[in-house]
Amino acid sequence: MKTVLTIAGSDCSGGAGIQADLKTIAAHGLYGMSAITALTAQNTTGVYGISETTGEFLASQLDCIFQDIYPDAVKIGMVSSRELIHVIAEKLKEYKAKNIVVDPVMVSTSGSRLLKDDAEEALEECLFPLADVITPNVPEAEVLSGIKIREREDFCQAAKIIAQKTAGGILIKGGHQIEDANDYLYLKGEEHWFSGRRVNNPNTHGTGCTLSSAIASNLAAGNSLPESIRKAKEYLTGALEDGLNLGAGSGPLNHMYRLKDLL
Ligand SMILES: Nc1ncnc2c1ncn2[C@@H]1O[C@H](COP(=O)(O)OP(=O)(O)O)[C@@H](O)[C@H]1O
Ligand SMILES: Cc1ncc(COP(=O)(O)O)c(N)n1
Repeated sequence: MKTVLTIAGSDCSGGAGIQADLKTIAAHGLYGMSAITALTAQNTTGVYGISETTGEFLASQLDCIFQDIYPDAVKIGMVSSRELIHVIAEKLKEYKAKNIVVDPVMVSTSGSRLLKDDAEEALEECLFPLADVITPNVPEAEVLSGIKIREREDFCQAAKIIAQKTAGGILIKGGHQIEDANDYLYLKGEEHWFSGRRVNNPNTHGTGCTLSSAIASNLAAGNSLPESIRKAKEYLTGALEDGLNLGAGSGPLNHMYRLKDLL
């Protein structure tokens, strides 16, 4: 069985972070493992607390995983501090990790900052060079490139600037656009657009986590990067279209929508 590791924060309400990743990996029929960077106290209405793990303990989790069940792909989500980013980069190099998806989580859907100021630079310097693909949303791509993204051409221009930091692909997600949900991949000088059906559902807690772990799952299964993104987007759109409505705020997706017939 193919295996996928997620290195991310825990969302106790189950909609984003580690919990969304493990549900996504399981829904793809793969074996999921997790190294937790932080506990968060959050729900659909907001993030109310963050308790980070130590660098030493994160290193220990990664040693346990890589020395026993080697992952076929690795997804990295919320890593809020410089120290933890350095630990991850060192361990990924030490164990020659492959199929690395970096989701540069900066701000939650509910508006809370999930990355300390000094960590942004470390993310770009230490993790981007190791990534097979990085998956910023539009606001994150604006921060990383320093330009505003409004028109189609802006996606390309921003990606080219971010590409100076990585040899992998740059997937700029269009979920924050008003009219459509098209995502843009810049990969080794080539452009790919992935057109998405915009779903009229305000419950989008965890869409970014779900997409990146679905991409990692598809890479682990042996798909090319563009094919992995196409399949991941199809999975995500279905989970959103299912119309689950939990909690008082922006609710989670239904990861098990393809299994409904079993019940
Ligand atoms: N309302 C929506 N309808 C369809 N797809 C969406 C919608 N909102 C987000 N997406 C898709 O979800 C994925 C994650 O995008 P986005 O929400 O922009 O990321 P993040 O959670 O990091 O902010 C992308 O593939 C995006 O196109
Ligand atoms: C632990 C954790 N990781 C990531 C996110 C971002 O997810 P989203 O932007 O979909 O709220 C989150 N809210 N919590």
